Amino acid sequence: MIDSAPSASIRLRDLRLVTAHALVAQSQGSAQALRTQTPQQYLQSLIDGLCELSLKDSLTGLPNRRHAGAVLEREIDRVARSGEAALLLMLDIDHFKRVNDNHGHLAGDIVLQSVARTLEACVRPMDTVARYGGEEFAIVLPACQFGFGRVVAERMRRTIESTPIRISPSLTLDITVSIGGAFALQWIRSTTTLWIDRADAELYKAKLAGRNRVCIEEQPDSSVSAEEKSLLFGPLYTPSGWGDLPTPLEPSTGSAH
Ligand SMILES: Nc1nc2c(ncn2[C@@H]2O[C@H](COP(=O)(O)OP(=O)(O)OP(=O)(O)O)[C@@H](O)[C@H]2O)c(=O)[nH]1
Repeated sequence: MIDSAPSASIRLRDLRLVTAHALVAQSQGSAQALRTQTPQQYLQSLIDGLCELSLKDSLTGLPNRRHAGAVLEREIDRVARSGEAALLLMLDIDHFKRVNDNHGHLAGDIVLQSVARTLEACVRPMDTVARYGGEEFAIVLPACQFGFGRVVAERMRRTIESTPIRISPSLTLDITVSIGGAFALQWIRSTTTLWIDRADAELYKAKLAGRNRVCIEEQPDSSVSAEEKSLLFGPLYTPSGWGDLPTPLEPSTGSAH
C-alpha cells in the first residue's frame, strides 16, 4: 500500500516507475493503454494529458487563464526587447446573466462555445484567444500595429453582433460584446497584472458607455529619455562625455560632470 505516513513500508518517493505502472495495471484505469504502452510511454501520456488539462478550458477548448498568463509574460518579454507593438483585448459578453436567467445555464454554455469559435475565426494563427474566466475572453495579438488594434477589435465586435447563435430549433439568440484594449508598454518590462488592468479599465469604459463597443487605451507616450535608457541599459557614453550621469566606475556624488 502507498502511504505518506512515516510507518508505511513504501514511500511515494521510493516508488519505481515499473512498480507504479504495475500498481495502476492491477487496479483499473485505461487497461488498453497499459497493455500497449511501456511504463515510460504511459507516464509520458499521463504528463501530456495533465499539461493539456492545466492549460485548456474544458467548455470551449480555448487556452485558459493560466495559459493566457504565460502568453502575456512571453509578449512582455518580447516587446521589452524588440519594441514591437502587442495588443491585449479583454472581451466580455453583454448582459450574459440574462441569457442564463432567461434560457438556462445550458443555453449560456452554448453561447460561450459559439463566441469562442467566432473569435478564433477572427484572428491570425499567431494570436491567442483565451477564456479568461466566466464570460470574459482575453485576446493577445503579437506584432499588432497601433493603427490596426481598433480595426481588429471592431471586426470581432461586429462579427459577433452579426452572428445569431442557434440554441435549439426554436431559439436563436443575438449577442453583443464589449471590448477593452491596451498595448504593451514598449521597451519597458511591465507585469501581466498591470497590462490586464489597463485593458480591463478600457473594458469598463466600454460597458459604462453603453456596451457593444470598443475602447482602446490612448497610446501612452513611451518615448524613453536618455536618463531612463541609462537606468535600463547602463550609462550612455557620447563623444562629449557621459552626459549628466556619473561615469560607470566613479562613485555617484550626485554632481554633474
Ligand atoms: N452558462 C454559464 N454561465 C456562466 C459561466 N461562467 C460564468 N457564468 C455566468 O456569467 C454571468 C456573469 O454575469 P455578470 O457578471 O453579472 O455580467 P453580465 O450579466 O454579463 O453583465 P455585463 O457584463 O455588465 O454586461 C453570471 O450569471 C455567471 O453565472 C459558465 O461557464 N457557463
